[in-house]
Parts: sequence; structure tokens; C-alpha cells
Amino acid sequence: MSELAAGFDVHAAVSEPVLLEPGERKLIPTGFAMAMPADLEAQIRPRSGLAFKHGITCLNTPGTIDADYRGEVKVLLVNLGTEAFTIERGERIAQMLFQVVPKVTIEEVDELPETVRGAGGFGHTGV
Ligand SMILES: O=c1ccn([C@H]2C[C@H](O)[C@@H](COP(=O)(O)OP(=O)(O)OP(=O)(O)O)O2)c(=O)[nH]1
Repeated sequence: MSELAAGFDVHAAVSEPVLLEPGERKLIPTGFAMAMPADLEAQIRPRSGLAFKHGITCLNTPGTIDADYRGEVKVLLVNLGTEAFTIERGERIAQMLFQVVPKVTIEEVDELPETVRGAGGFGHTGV
């Protein structure tokens, strides 16, 4: 397969339907592994339709697929809805896109350059 795209749908490669009870989380296989350039990561993101209609989302979002990972990509789904939900084989459960990850040098310092914001955060400017 060769396809130029910004993102791809990720499908459940389960051998039989998987039941997710409310509050339950399960690691769902996708049936593929991949290799990508070292400066990329892949991100696994939830599908808004599944989230809106059924409360099904990715627990660790965005899921990070490291460039050096060679195992099967898996999707950690959680049911935040009130009804049990069944994941069928081939169902679109998430989407994946690629991101360039910049390399940075971490330097330890005694002081940081000043800014107007300073240490203000977590809503300090009001709601
Ligand atoms: O949604 C996800 C998240 C991760 N992974 C795989 C690919 C990734 O490269 C690897 C490690 O993920 P992460 O770095 O998030 O895990 P960690 O908890 O930091 O564990 P590790 O010590 O294995 O890095 O697990 C998936 O298949 N799906």
C-alpha cells in the first residue's frame, strides 16, 4: 500500500467482537506495525463520532507511537458512556497522524528569562 495522506483511519483487528462495559478500558490490536523516519512520531487520536455517540475514546490521547517502535500498534480504548459497547472486527476505532518532533538540548540554569506572565497559569487571568 502506498498512499499520500495527512492521517489514516485505524481499524480494530480483533479476532472476535470485544465488549467494553461502562468504565472499562481495553487494549485493541490494529493488525499493523510500521517504521518511520527518526524525526517523526505517530499520534493515535480518538474519533469524535464514537466519543459523542457512545462515550468511547482513547484513554491516553494522543497515544504516542515512537519512531523506533516495531511492535503492533494498539489503541487503548475506554468506555466513558453509560452503555456497554461492542467493538467489531474492522471497525474504525481511532485515527493516526504524523508529527515532526524537534530535537532540543536541555540545559540546567539558575534563572529563567522574565516574561509578563511569569509563573501565572491555571486560569490566573480569570475565566
Ligand atoms: O496508544 C498507544 C501508545 C503507545 N503504543 C506503543 C508504541 C509506543 O512507541 C510504545 C510506547 O508508548 P509510550 O512511550 O506512550 O509508553 P510508555 O508508558 O512511556 O512505555 P515505554 O517504557 O514502553 O516507552 O507503545 C501503542 O501502540 N499505542
